[in-house]
Amino acid sequence: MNPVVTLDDLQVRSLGASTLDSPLALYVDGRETNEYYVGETDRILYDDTLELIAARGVPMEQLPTFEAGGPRRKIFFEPATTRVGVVTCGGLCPGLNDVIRAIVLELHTHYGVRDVIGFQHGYAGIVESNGHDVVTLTPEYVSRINERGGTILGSSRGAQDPGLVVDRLVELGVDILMVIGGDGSMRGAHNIGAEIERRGLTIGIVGVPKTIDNDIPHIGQSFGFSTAFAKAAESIKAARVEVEAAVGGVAIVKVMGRHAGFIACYAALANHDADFVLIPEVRFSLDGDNGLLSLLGQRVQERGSAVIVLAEGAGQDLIPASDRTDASGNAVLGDIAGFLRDQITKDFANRGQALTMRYFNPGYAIRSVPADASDSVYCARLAQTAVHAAMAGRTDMVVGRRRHRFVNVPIPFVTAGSHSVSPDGDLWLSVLESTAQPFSMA
Ligand SMILES: Nc1ncnc2c1ncn2[C@@H]1O[C@H](COP(=O)(O)OP(=O)(O)OP(=O)(O)O)[C@@H](O)[C@H]1O
Ligand SMILES: O=P(O)(O)OC[C@H]1O[C@](O)(CO)[C@@H](O)[C@@H]1O
Repeated sequence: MNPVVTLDDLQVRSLGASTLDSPLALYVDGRETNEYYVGETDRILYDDTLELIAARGVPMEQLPTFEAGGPRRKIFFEPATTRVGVVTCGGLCPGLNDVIRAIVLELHTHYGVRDVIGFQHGYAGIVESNGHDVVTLTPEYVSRINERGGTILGSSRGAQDPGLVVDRLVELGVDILMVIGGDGSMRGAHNIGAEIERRGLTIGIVGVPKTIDNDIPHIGQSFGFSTAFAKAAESIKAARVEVEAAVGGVAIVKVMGRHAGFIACYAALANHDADFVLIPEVRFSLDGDNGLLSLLGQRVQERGSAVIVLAEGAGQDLIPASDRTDASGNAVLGDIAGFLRDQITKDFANRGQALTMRYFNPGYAIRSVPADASDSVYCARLAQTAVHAAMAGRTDMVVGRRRHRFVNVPIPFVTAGSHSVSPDGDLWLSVLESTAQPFSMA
């Protein structure tokens, strides 16, 4: 297997040849190298799952291969004259401010880029007619923002015309747009990139993927997820305390997770206080011997109490589908927690079993906290990787960490599918299989 691959193999778009000397030496895996496109690639990273992959008949050539993240010996943008814009879009997530801070500091300290601006309230803030001022991001301005949750730039959902976004980037002289957002934001970034290409402009678009749901494929664990599930575990612990003090105590702890139950699963595993974990990936029924109601009744009878951890997207097939969408077109989920509370209350009453119902909905409290120490470091490293890629002229890509390696991933890979909990524990294959026709972007 040849670890050296070309940019074409990696499918990372570049704005043009990098010709300027970088202020940083190029190191890949700790050794200096002259190769631009050195591949410690995902083909290599998949080595230890090769047998499994072969068993499923996935040819090696079809496995994704990504460019190693890191500084390049030659860069595309002249630091002294480069203007960088930063925007945060979608729902909050621990670590957004860490990423903003590290982008500014990396640009300033290692590349000498002095001109960094922030757009307020997502893509809406780029389009001038929405009336949001831009913010000048200096090292002083961002120095302690990591201590606060949320994003100092604000965020938003809702469609913006890519043509108007590009008009404003041109008007402001932005050379690189760094987008911190989820899958929707990355679809938006790809469209903006396409409009830039159509006009023949050299504006780079580089993303740092964000989601507390941890459901973006090919990037490894998303930043803030670890902080989020640790915070969720606190609510589960509180629920345990409440139900144990009550007669017939049952608690439902609802956590976020539209399509993926990672927060629910990891928070439940963190300290074993949960009796039932309901996630979108696993269907469950209410009735019958193996239905939730019967099992819950038995559990409370045997142990005196029970805690249910509920991902918001679980059990949607049990309730009428909502036809509502949010401003970005994401489906608004039905109220599974309210439905379960009603059903459990009725069922316990029918059987004459004592019940004290407690309901915890910590969703916003979980995602609005600052990143913990481990996530903070991760955010900083992702941001640095994104800056290296952007200064080298890469575009239409996001950064990720696959099995301890930082990589540059073309946006279409992360928007083509989603990453979800594999109930069989077959994580690698679930990532592969969830990606819709996948590994060639031709
Ligand atoms: N399919 C799409 N094409 C273009 N732009 C999109 C698309 N989907 C979403 N966007 C834009 O990206 C921004 C954020 O999208 P969205 O609200 O879906 O959040 P997200 O980035 O997916 O984050 P979260 O994980 O919190 O939902 C919005 O301004 C939205 O209009
Ligand atoms: O209330 P908001 O801001 O629309 O966000 C809610 C959604 O955002 C997420 O946190 C991320 O997609 C989901 O888990 C959740 O459903």
